[in-house]
Amino acid sequence: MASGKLIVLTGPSGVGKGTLVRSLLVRHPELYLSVSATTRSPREGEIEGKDYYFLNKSAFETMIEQNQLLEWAEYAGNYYGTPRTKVEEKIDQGLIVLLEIEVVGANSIKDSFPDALRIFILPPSLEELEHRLRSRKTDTEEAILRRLERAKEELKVSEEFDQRLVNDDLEIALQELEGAIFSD
Ligand SMILES: Nc1ncnc2c1ncn2[C@@H]1O[C@H](COP(=O)(O)OP(=O)(O)OP(=O)(O)O)[C@@H](O)[C@H]1O
Ligand SMILES: Nc1nc2c(ncn2[C@@H]2O[C@H](COP(=O)(O)O)[C@@H](O)[C@H]2O)c(=O)[nH]1
Repeated sequence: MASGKLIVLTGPSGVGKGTLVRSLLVRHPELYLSVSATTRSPREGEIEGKDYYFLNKSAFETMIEQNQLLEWAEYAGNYYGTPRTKVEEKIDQGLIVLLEIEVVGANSIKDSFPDALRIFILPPSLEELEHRLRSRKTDTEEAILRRLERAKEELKVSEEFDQRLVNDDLEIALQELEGAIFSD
């Protein structure tokens, strides 16, 4: 049977991963985006099973214990993780599967999926990252500062990833991403 591939998009919160992925899916509806599980509370407008599977801490810990997650990490006081079954199923069906996840989990994917292509998205600057986090208006001041602190640590390890691209001009970043995903 044909075997697909796993593409991992990572980078600091607010860099534009979700924005890039949404545009990619419009242009390439054949791509499959994995839906993560999280213990974070839903934001306004977020839909269960579409944006995330929203779980309580105990349900998430059961998934960890039962090895149901391909990777997971703690981020800003909550758990986030990739349910394993669907990803493996779609790759076996020959599809290109996208994960949009934070940096620790993205790094750990190389152990379970050594062939995954791990792409780190960089902001043009820390100032622009802060501006994007603020203009999104989804997080409290405390959450924004927490995410910015974490971003400084995350940016230090960007060179450990297979590819890096700067999301400055969205269209240029999208074209670079398409090049990385559809090469070979
Ligand atoms: N190239 C760009 N130029 C200017 N603004 C951008 C660009 N890409 C994304 N943005 C804006 O930056 C904000 C953050 O983007 P987005 O929510 O996609 O980030 P993210 O990396 O997915 O964050 P998180 O990891 O928290 O989900 C949004 O308001 C989005 O519209
Ligand atoms: N390691 C994982 N990180 C994930 C996963 N799903 C999302 N994320 C990342 O968490 C942060 C915060 O997300 P937010 O929705 O609260 O803004 C962000 O960087 C996401 O990319 C996952 O399954 N595993």
